[in-house]
Amino acid sequence: MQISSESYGDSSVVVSEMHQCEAMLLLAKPGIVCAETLSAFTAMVMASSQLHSFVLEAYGIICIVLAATGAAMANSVLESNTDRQMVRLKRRCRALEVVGSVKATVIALALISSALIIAATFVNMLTTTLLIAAAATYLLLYTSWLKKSSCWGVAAGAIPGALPPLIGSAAVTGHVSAPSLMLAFLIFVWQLPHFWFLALQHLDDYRQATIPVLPVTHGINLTKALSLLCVVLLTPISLTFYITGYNSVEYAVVACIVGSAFLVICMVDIFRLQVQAQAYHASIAYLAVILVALICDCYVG
Ligand code: HEM
Ligand SMILES: CC(C)=CCC/C(C)=C/CC/C(C)=C/COP(=O)(O)OP(=O)(O)O
Repeated sequence: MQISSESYGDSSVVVSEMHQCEAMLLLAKPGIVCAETLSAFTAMVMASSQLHSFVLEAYGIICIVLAATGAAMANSVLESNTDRQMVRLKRRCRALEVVGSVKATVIALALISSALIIAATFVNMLTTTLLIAAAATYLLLYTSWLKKSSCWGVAAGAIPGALPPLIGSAAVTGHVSAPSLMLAFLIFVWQLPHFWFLALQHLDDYRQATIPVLPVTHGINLTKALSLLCVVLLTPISLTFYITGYNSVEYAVVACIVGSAFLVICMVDIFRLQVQAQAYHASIAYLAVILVALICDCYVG
């Protein structure tokens, strides 16, 4: 970086800064952070639609974004050795070289600490505790231990993935609401096929990095069968919001349509010899539609 700025003058400084920003963004996994934030926001809207909670909502969102970004960056540092062996993660490894492990670690810790300080000072202790639980289960239980030692590590990764709705609810109400628990359960189940579709697609990568994902340890057919089972379960789970009276029949219709569409796409993709990207992309689209439907239903209903 320094060489380029000395050799090419001021304009190259801008270029190197751009590289740093892009690299930081890659390490921070913005797609996952956005989805996590949307799931927390959905729970906030469902827990309390009163205007006076706007400030707590804002603090809650800030805490989730900071903690999830910090956790993602820390994960990128902790996993650099295995990431280096995966074709899918070439750009992330390059990003870590550009930023540097020490700087990335300092930024990650600063982001997580800021989230905890803001939560403890301006929100409440339940939110702070849940944020600590999310960061600890992601970085210690999943990243540093179970991801590399068991194919069921995905269930450990699904814990921090499912916690943001609880964090959102805790931030605006001070407690964990029933709809936030239902949403956390929906996301927990959703994550399994979401990850297995990706693992099926990048099987050679995971084998090369010796990460024991389900299709590597128990075969492709069992993975496909369990993924399909989870996708089938998603529609009844998503309907619990309607059955328990939290959401309208219009929401229930949307949940049935999007659940059926997801299932059809998965079946088409799964019965191919080699799973392609459709089921994985459909998983992201499915969750996005369900979350937006829940939010719209709360505002309209
Ligand atoms: C067990 C838990 C989970 C695992 C193992 C997992 C794994 C992954 C992986 C490996 C990717 C690919 C990232 C990349 O290509 O850089 C991904 C992408 C994604 N995941 Fe997950 N995920 C999990 C949970 C979640 C949760 C809880 C959410 C949201 C609430 C989520 C939302 C997304 C989104 C939106 C993307 C696309 C990101 C992008 O393309 O930038 N994931 N996930
Ligand atoms: C509020 C807070 C601290 C939330 C943390 C939640 C969080 C970032 C959850 C991510 C879930 C997850 C296991 C993602 C990717 O897996 P991976 O790391 O195995 O993906 P990779 O193969 O791309 O590294």
